[in-house]
Amino acid sequence: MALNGKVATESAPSNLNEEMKGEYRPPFGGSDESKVPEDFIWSEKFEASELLPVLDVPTIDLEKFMSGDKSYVEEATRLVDEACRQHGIFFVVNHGVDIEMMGRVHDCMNEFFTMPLDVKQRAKRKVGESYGYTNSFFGRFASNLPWKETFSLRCVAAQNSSAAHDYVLDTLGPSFSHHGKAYQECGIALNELGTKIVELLGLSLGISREYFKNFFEDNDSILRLNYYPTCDKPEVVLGTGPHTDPTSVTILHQDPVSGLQVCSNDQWYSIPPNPEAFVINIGDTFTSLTNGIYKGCIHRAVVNSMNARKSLAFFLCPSHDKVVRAPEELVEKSPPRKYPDYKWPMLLEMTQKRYRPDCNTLEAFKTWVQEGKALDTGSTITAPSA
Ligand SMILES: C=C1C[C@]23C[C@H]1CC[C@H]2[C@]1(C)CCC[C@@](C)(C(=O)O)[C@H]1[C@@H]3C(=O)O
Ligand SMILES: O=C(O)CCC(=O)C(=O)O
Ligand SMILES: [Fe+2]
Repeated sequence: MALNGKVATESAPSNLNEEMKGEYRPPFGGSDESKVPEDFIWSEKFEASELLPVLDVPTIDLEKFMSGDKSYVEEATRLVDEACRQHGIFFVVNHGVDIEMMGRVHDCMNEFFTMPLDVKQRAKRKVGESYGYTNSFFGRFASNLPWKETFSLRCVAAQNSSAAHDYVLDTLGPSFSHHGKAYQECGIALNELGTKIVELLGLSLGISREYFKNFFEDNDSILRLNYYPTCDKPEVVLGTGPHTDPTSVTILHQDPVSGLQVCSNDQWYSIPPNPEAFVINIGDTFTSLTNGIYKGCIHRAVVNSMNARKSLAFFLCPSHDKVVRAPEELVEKSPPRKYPDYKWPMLLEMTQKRYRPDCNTLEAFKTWVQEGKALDTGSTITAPSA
């Protein structure tokens, strides 16, 4: 199975006229609803089946873990360690996030994504930026377009930051204030959950509980709302192609419609939805923080012909001035040092402007840095040292 191919160019597709760029096209409003436009069709090597074996993923009871029960802490850290070395994904339950609040967020998502295009476009994400609304990315990628719409918001750790709410008000207007409040509340809750997750990860790696808690204390994260419309030919498209998240740790909430799939040992598996649980994925930045000990989770999302699907991802990201560098203890466990030191905006910039995130983003980033390309941007970067 080919997983590592770079799947699209970064330039705008040449077969689109200016009017089409940024517009929503069939089956999202065109005349022939049953015909999938060519630039949404993924080649056979990416063939997406809905019927796959279910991956055996550990479920961690966070309340029990936080209570400090010694034998449970040992069991939870062992399970997480095993999962993150193997495929980079696990579930958490009893996580302290109010599920009714998540329900309100999903209601807002339903309301938002079913609004007319011109309303959603008020929050249009500009090429090269990380926040706002976008559909299909056809101003950004030339082929293998994702069958989805997304709305991304900035979530900074400071409790009093109202970045998400302010953004919704500024772009969509006061009639969306309840959306802004719901997304803001959700971002704060997922930030708190993120703190518990990185404590768990610190312990499972055999370093202190505080190490990553301190590192991500002032995180500058992204809350992303994903909406996957139905498709008459779901087997030829992908909601999201195979990739690892370039971010550090992803907290994902799925609605009851299935679609998430994960690759482990070159084999694709499904991850059934459980709205009571959160899915935790390791991303590239956490892989570099562990010197490669924890694997970035290779995943994708398929769509179906019956039900539109929603998911919500909180991408935990370091603050923009933090240097991403694995601690010596972890380098000693798995020498030599494998990644250059960098700041998150460098990797973000590469994925927004120069490289489409796929299963190979971190290696591409390493090469990009080693070739000195990253130096053009003015950010600090240093070569890896053993
Ligand atoms: C910083 C980010 C870029 C993406 C959103 C967040 C974290 C995950 C990235 C993404 C989801 C990886 C798959 C491809 C992508 C283009 C997408 O399908 O949305 C990526 C996001 C993006 O670049 O907008
Ligand atoms: O929708 C999903 O289940 C996965 C979404 C995803 O991978 C992403 O937003 O990065
Ligand atoms: Fe992802």
